[in-house]
Amino acid sequence: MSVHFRKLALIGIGLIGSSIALAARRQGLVEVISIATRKQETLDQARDLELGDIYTLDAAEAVRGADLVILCAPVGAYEEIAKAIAPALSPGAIVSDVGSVKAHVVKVVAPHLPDTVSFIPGHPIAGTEHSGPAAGFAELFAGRWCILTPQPGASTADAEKLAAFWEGMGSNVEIMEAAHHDMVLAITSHIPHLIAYNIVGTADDLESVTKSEVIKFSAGGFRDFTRIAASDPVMWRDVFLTNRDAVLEMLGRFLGDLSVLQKAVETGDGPALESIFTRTRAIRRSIISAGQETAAADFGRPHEAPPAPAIPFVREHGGGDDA
Ligand SMILES: NC(=O)c1ccc[n+]([C@@H]2O[C@H](COP(=O)([O-])OP(=O)(O)OC[C@H]3O[C@@H](n4cnc5c(N)ncnc54)[C@H](O)[C@@H]3O)[C@@H](O)[C@H]2O)c1
Ligand SMILES: O=C(O)C(=O)C[C@]1(C(=O)O)C=C[C@@H](O)C=C1
Repeated sequence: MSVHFRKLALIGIGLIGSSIALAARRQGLVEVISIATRKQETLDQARDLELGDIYTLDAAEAVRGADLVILCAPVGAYEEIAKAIAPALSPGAIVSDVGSVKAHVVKVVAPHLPDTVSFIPGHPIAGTEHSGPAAGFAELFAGRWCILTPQPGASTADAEKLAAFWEGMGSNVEIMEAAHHDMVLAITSHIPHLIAYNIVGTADDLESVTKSEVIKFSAGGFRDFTRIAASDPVMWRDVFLTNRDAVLEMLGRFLGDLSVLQKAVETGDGPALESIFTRTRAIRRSIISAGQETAAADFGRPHEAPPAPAIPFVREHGGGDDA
């Protein structure tokens, strides 16, 4: 399906917003890109990077006349943004987002939207630990999943059009219920981030191991944790505040399994340890053979099996400065 939007409005222009701007422009999916953000400094940065055509601090002004609006701010800001843009939305527009949680987004955004628009929340399962407008790159979504959660009132044609937009940027699209999305992402993304934040904090607190030893010897597994633990604090604060139930459910299971491992270590139960590690190795191998491991996730490091992107993207750089 060929897809073309007349005016794309991006509310928030950090890693994800700027990557959409670059990818949509490069793939010819939009005519005009209007960008709204909260701070003048970020807006100026976006203008210097030539990410769009219209720049404003007024989200309502940005969405006026837009046929596609994508919220790209931390989810904690969504309700305020939804209230601000609602009166200015054009009838027939598609309103979407990229937030890492979905049920909360539906709960705080849907009540404010007029029923003349199609509300189709989304979530690209792609990112890095960098943030801000300079961190974006056009290839971020290539070969990665984007989950869409169309809401009642959104037409099938609009859902297909939004899916084609993401496919145009190289993504594979899956439709899902918002609550199910939150369960899946709690275990595949939110808990791993919580673990990374925790282990790096624990290492930093150790008295018997010096900070320089932590830095010096963190070439392997710990280094991977430090990358994840460098992710944006505001974005992740909002994820844990807004996906509380699913995170607590998965955290309970995780802690139960961790205590099984603790017991096996305590009792020197070799067969139990080996059996668990054999099972997890097989999972890693099946992820690799399914082509889920991408260059974006392993930024700048060799990786085993890069998937063939849906479109021939070339990765050019490894993310800008955090903003
Ligand atoms: N970083 C990732 O790996 C990743 C991946 C997928 C989805 N997401 C989701 O994408 C969204 C954006 O994340 P990001 O990584 O691009 O963050 P980011 O920090 O790089 O950018 C967020 C942007 O939102 C702006 N902003 C904040 N409050 C605002 C407001 N009230 N009005 C307008 N703009 C506002 C900020 O100024 C900034 O430009 C989040 O909801 C996050 O959950 C992030
Ligand atoms: O690769 C990373 O840096 C990410 O953390 C990306 C990641 C993830 O957990 O996979 C982070 C948050 C998102 O909502 C989607 C993707």
